[in-house]
Amino acid sequence: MRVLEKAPAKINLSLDVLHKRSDGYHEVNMVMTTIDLADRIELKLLDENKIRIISHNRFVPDDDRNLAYQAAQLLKDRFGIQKGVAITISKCIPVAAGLAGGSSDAAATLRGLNKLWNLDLSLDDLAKLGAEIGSDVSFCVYGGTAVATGRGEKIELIDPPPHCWVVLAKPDIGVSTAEIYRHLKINDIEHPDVSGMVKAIKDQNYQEICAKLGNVLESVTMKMYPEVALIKEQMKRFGADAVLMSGSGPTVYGLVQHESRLHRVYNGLRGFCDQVYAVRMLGDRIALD
Ligand SMILES: C[C@](O)(CO)[C@H](O)COP(=O)(O)OP(=O)(O)OC[C@H]1O[C@@H](n2ccc(N)nc2=O)[C@H](O)[C@@H]1O
Ligand SMILES: Nc1ncnc2c1ncn2[C@@H]1O[C@H](COP(=O)(O)OP(=O)(O)OP(=O)(O)O)[C@@H](O)[C@H]1O
Repeated sequence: MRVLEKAPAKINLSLDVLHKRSDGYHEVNMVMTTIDLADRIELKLLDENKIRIISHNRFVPDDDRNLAYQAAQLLKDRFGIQKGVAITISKCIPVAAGLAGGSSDAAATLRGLNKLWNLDLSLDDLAKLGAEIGSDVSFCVYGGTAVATGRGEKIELIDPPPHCWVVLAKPDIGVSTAEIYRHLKINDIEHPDVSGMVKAIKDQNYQEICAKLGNVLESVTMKMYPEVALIKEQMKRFGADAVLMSGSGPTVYGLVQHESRLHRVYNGLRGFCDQVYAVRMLGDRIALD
């Protein structure tokens, strides 16, 4: 028996940090949404009681460092499962990019094993388990569009934003999320208008969504990696409606409403950057079928 799951990437439309917590994490207030750029996860029952990761991407670990492995191990431990699984990850989301690729693989593994091992857990149960793996995993369990608080694991699902295109450009560097949070100066933060973003989405007001894009980690990553600022400038110059770095970076995305302009932005960026994608905003939550 086998189960296939799609693992979509996320972008942060708004990312604010409120304070540093005593457990070392940062209290965040963010709006996230899934986009139509996804890894594919295939889960197959194994005869032996083992977790095997198969991936042909050299940046993706094939052992217990893999977040999909950790998701399977967590379910095995928590529910005393004596079965094995082969997890094949077909990677399309760039690695260490600020797009939650590993987190989404873990979330898809939780959803898929729930079916393969007949666990009968709800998305809420899976999201709670996901938080034990990483801060972005809970959101990725639901997908769609959400306000995330706490360290990112408290999820309030909201309506999707209006349809538009998202052009993504990833400079040829990987960024450590922990390092970016470490360099954030809490007292120097210019807070984005997160509730304004939520209202703009509720009103389906595309112009206002563009106006409210903001990410407090952007200036931190840009200072360390000037190529991020360069790509942002180029994306604006080629005509994206609004441009922001996602998560801790280094991927920069631009929102584009009209398809006629999409090609100019996409082709323009291709001259600067190897990894450029043009996808649709997804925004709708994932169903447990
Ligand atoms: C930047 C974002 O991607 C925005 O969506 C997330 O905040 C990061 O989510 P993530 O990659 O799933 O993060 P985790 O794997 O939980 O944590 C990685 C490291 O980032 C830092 N971290 C993460 C989340 C958070 N709210 N505060 C933090 O300070 C911690 O040093 C942590 O050790
Ligand atoms: N399934 C996976 N896919 C990709 N990377 C993984 C996976 N599992 C573990 N990793 C490790 O996690 C690191 C971060 O990769 P990932 O692509 O998840 O980062 P990210 O997109 O910046 O995440 P986030 O936006 O949640 O901070 C990689 O360098 C890799 O070693």
